[in-house]
Order: sequence, then C-alpha cells, then structure tokens
Amino acid sequence: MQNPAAKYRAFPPVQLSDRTWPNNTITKPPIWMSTDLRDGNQALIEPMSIEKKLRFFDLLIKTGLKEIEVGFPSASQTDFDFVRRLIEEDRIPVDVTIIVLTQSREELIRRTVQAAAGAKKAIVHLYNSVAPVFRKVVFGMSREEITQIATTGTVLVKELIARHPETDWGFEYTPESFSTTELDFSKHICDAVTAIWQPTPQKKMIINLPSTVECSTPNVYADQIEWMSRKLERRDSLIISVHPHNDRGTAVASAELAVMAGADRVEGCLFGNGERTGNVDLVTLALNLYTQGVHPGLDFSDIDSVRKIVEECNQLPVHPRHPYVGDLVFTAFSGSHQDAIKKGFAQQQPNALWEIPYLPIDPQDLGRSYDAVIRVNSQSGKGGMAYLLEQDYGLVLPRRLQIEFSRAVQAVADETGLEITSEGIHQIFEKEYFAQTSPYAYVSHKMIEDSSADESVQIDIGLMHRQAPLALQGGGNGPIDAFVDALGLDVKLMDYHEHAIGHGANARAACYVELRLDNGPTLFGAGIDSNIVTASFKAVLSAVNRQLKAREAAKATALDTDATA
Ligand SMILES: CC(=O)SCCNC(=O)CCNC(=O)[C@H](O)C(C)(C)COP(=O)(O)OP(=O)(O)OC[C@H]1O[C@@H](n2cnc3c(N)ncnc32)[C@H](O)[C@@H]1OP(=O)(O)O
Ligand SMILES: CC(C)C(=O)C(=O)O
Ligand SMILES: [Mg+2]
Repeated sequence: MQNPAAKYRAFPPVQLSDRTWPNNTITKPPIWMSTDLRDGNQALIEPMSIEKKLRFFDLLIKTGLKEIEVGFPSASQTDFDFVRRLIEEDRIPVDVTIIVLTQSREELIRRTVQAAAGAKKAIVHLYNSVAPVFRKVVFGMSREEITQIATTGTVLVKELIARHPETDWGFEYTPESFSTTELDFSKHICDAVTAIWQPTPQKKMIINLPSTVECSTPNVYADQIEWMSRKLERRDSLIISVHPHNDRGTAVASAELAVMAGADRVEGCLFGNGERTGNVDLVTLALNLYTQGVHPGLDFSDIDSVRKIVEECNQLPVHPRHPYVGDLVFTAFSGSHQDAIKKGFAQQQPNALWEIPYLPIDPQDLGRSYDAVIRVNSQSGKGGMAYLLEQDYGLVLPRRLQIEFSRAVQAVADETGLEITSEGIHQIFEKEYFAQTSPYAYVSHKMIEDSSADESVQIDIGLMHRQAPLALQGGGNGPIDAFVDALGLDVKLMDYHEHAIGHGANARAACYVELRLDNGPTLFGAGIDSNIVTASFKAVLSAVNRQLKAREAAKATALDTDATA
C-alpha cells in the first residue's frame, strides 16, 4: 500500500528571518468578533430559527461583544428577515456593530446592503477565495481575474452604501483561504481592494486574513500575519483581523500567535462551533487572557448559563473536557491532584495571586463552584474524600485517620468500579466509625470532678453490651482517662482530636481517637454528639468496637487458612 504521507506536501515556511512576534506578549485583548450567527450557523445540522438567533444575539450582547456577524442575508429568507428584525425592532445597542457577509457577486451584494440598511452601524463583509487550489479548481481563473472579482465587488459595495447615509457603514474584505495562498498575491489583492475603498486612520477598514482551512503549524500562520502586517499598504488605516479554523486542533494557538504577530481583531465562535472542526473558540481565547493577568473585556462570569443557551441554540453539546466550561475541567479524581488542590485551597488567601496547583483559574471567576472540584473514584486518595467530608459535612479528619479511612473508601470504589459521591463517602464514614455500637454502645455517664484528688475525675457509665445493660465505674485524671479505666480493657490512647460542627444551639462536637487494644495495632474511632464529652466517649467505644471486630476478622481468616492447609 502507498504511504499516505506521500499524498501531501510540506507547508512552505515564510521567509521572515527577522520575525518579531516570538518576543511579544499579549497585553490587551484584541477586538472580538463573533461569527456564531454566520460561520457557526452555516455549519449546523439545522440552522437556527429566527427565535434562536435572537436568543443567541442577546447572549452575545450580554457577554460584551461589540462586533457581531449576524448572518449571510443573501443566503436565505431567514437570514435576511433576522437582520431586518434586529434593525426594525431596534434591538442593536448603539455601541454594537453588525456585520453581514456576502460573496463578491452583484445580486448577492445588493441584497446584503438592502438587509443591513438602516442599522446604526453595519459592516459589509465581502469575500472571495484566492488560494491556488480555488483559482484552479473552483473558479478556473488567473490571479488578475480573481483580483477583479474582489475589486468589482468593492466598487459596488461603495456605490450601494452611499445610498444609505443613515447608516454608519464599515467595510471588511476577506481573501478567503489566505493561509494557503502565496503571500505576495494576498498582499496584491488586499492592496487593490484598499486602493478602491480608501480607508483612513480615522475610518479604518478591516482586512481579515483567515486560515479557512488550518493547514500549518501556528508559527507559520503567525509569520504570515507578521509579513502582511509589515507589507500591506495603508497599514495605519487598516484593522488586521484573523479568522482561524481548527482543522489541526490548533486554532487557539494560531489566534494567540497571530495577535502577537500584529493582528488587532479575532473572529470566532463561542465554544468553537463552526465549519468542520470549528472556528476558533472565543471563550477559550478570552479566558486564556486571565491567566496572563489581562482582562478579556468579555463577561463569562456565569459560564454555565452561557453554555446552556449556546447548546440549546446550536443543538450541539459542549465536550466535558472543553477548556474552562466542560463538566469535568474543575474536577480532580486522582489522589495526588486532590491532595495538591486541597492544600492549595487551605493556603489561598482572599484577593492574593492565584496559586492553586492543577487549577489554572479560579472556578468562582466563571461562576462555577468548588463543590465539583473534587470527586472520588478508585484513582482517588485521602485528600479528595477528606476535602468532601470537610466541605459538605464539616468533618475535619486528622491526617492519620484520613489515611485509614481512605482504605475503606478505596475498597468500595474498587468493588463497584464507580464514582463515589460526597454523600456516599459520608455514608461509608458513618458506617465505618459513628455507627460502631457493637458490642459496646454508649447509654449514659455521670461524672464527679474533684481537682484536689489524685484521680480528679470519678465516673459512672451506663453501656449496652451485646444488647444487655452494663454499669461500670472508673477514675482518672480526665474524663477520657476515667472512661477508659471504667471499661477495664487494656486500652492505650494514642491520639485525640475534636472540633465543633456548626454554631450556636445546633452546634455539635466531633471527636476522633486513635487507640491500641492489648498492645495490638492502632485503629481510629469517631463520635459525634451535642456534648463534647459524650462525643469523646462515643469515639473511644467506636475505636474499641472496631478493634474487637478487626480481631475477630483476623481470627476467622486464620481459621480459614488452617482449614484449607
Ligand atoms: C469560508 C466560508 O465560510 S465562506 C461562506 C460560506 N457560506 C455559505 O456558503 C452559506 C451561504 N451560502 C449560500 O446559501 C449559497 O452559497 C448562496 C445562496 C449565497 C449562493 O448560492 P448559489 O448561487 O447557488 O451559488 P454557490 O454558493 O453554489 O456558488 C457557486 C458560484 O459562485 C462562485 N463563488 C463562490 N464564492 C464566491 C465569492 N466569494 N465571490 C464570487 N463568486 C463566488 C463560484 O465560483 C460559483 O460560480 P459558478 O456557478 O460560475 O461556477
Ligand atoms: C468567509 C471567511 C471569513 C471565512 O469564513 C473563512 O475563510 O473561513
Ligand atoms: Mg470561516
């Protein structure tokens, strides 16, 4: 079989040895242009209805877009009517410019100008394809004939808009398929168009340089943009715009490097909808700026509701791993990530520089909550489940208990192979620690404290032991010491932690104790009660009961082994 790579040609590099873009940084946002209602819409299985377009338009306004390509009015009655409705119902804010796209064909241009006439601010966007393959395959035309398509169209647009002075008109020209076109020809055709339009520094026109089909690495695109930005005539009267598509999956990188290379403006779609693999994702591009300390000038502070509207209008889902907005992008399942994130949250100071490992952006800046950050499955460690117990149930487990408890969670995760919710983790903790009331269950206690005596605390305790009431007495130099003494078991207390849960009348105490029984290995117990002393007694009994169960389990295993030997 023939090597498939033999069918393709290496993309020629741009001769620009003194390129400057690699040393530049992005310090301000570009002019954003949404083409969701045009390039996005033309790529949908079912193009949007007018109602959907209106909803999408309102969303774009709300996020702060000031330039919106509203359609291809000569393509369909829906597109034409939508533009008319925006204008006639006065739905376009005064600081927003609408853009209407047209091929460079007389009847289409006429219809396009007719659609946008009467808007306060409108840009006619004219395009024709200029790359060798289009010249040869689609048009069968020479360079000069292709140039003529662009210039003839420009002349006509100029003439037609002059008939509608009530509108503040702008002009955009796109040499479609720019990124696969010889640079000298792209310059030639753009210069020919701008020579007709005669933009000025006060009234600039837009030259839009698309990667209609993304065919090279982003550095080549950046070189192409820098080359054009340096060589185009009337540069001070031009806004250089880029319009990257995502065929190689590098549209975002292409746009970022292009801005470093001199592009003033970026056209794209929310969440990267658009032809084939999509247009560049404006949301990702905008939010990437935050991590550089630059405000994007767009409002995605409630990104989930933006996503909901876009999904409903486009009838396309956003991928769960989509940057910033995907369901899983602020979620850590793996143990070491959870551990680092938990430590990060604990140390992060309000209004300080954002320094949380594995989280490039504060989810709250996008209106997303921390609750979903950590989720637990078989890949998770102690940090994740401890975080969830603390966040959702106020239980602050000491570190060694986290390690011990994580084994119980891991066992369930391994057995089921499923994710365990925060509620599920709490249920496991409840069962494993708080509900350990057999063979010993706490019933009551009565203490007498006498600080002058050696054993300063005397205690009477009431328990249930194997369903039978049991009354015991003991003494010690503190309540727990006295309680352990009363139990009459060989118990050695190794560690003790307590904390309050909640405030005021509803506050409760949680206690965690680690102890040895008969010099065996240590195990934890946990107790919870409105009375802190009772909580600590329950914790001791929980640990003792767990010790006794562990001993029985070890015995049963030993018997099994003997029987099979
Ligand atoms: C990269 C992009 O996204 S470009 C935007 C693409 N978007 C769309 O096409 C969606 C809207 N378009 C449409 O609905 C239709 O194309 C219409 C209604 C505008 C026009 O439909 P039709 O008249 O049937 O023409 P069609 O689009 O097939 O165009 C083909 C003809 O136009 C010519 N043509 C294509 N693009 C252009 C252009 N930009 N400027 C001038 N002529 C062009 C072709 O060479 C071809 O000419 P031929 O018939 O002499 O061979
Ligand atoms: C018409 C132009 C702007 C376009 O969509 C493209 O080249 O991808
Ligand atoms: Mg496009």
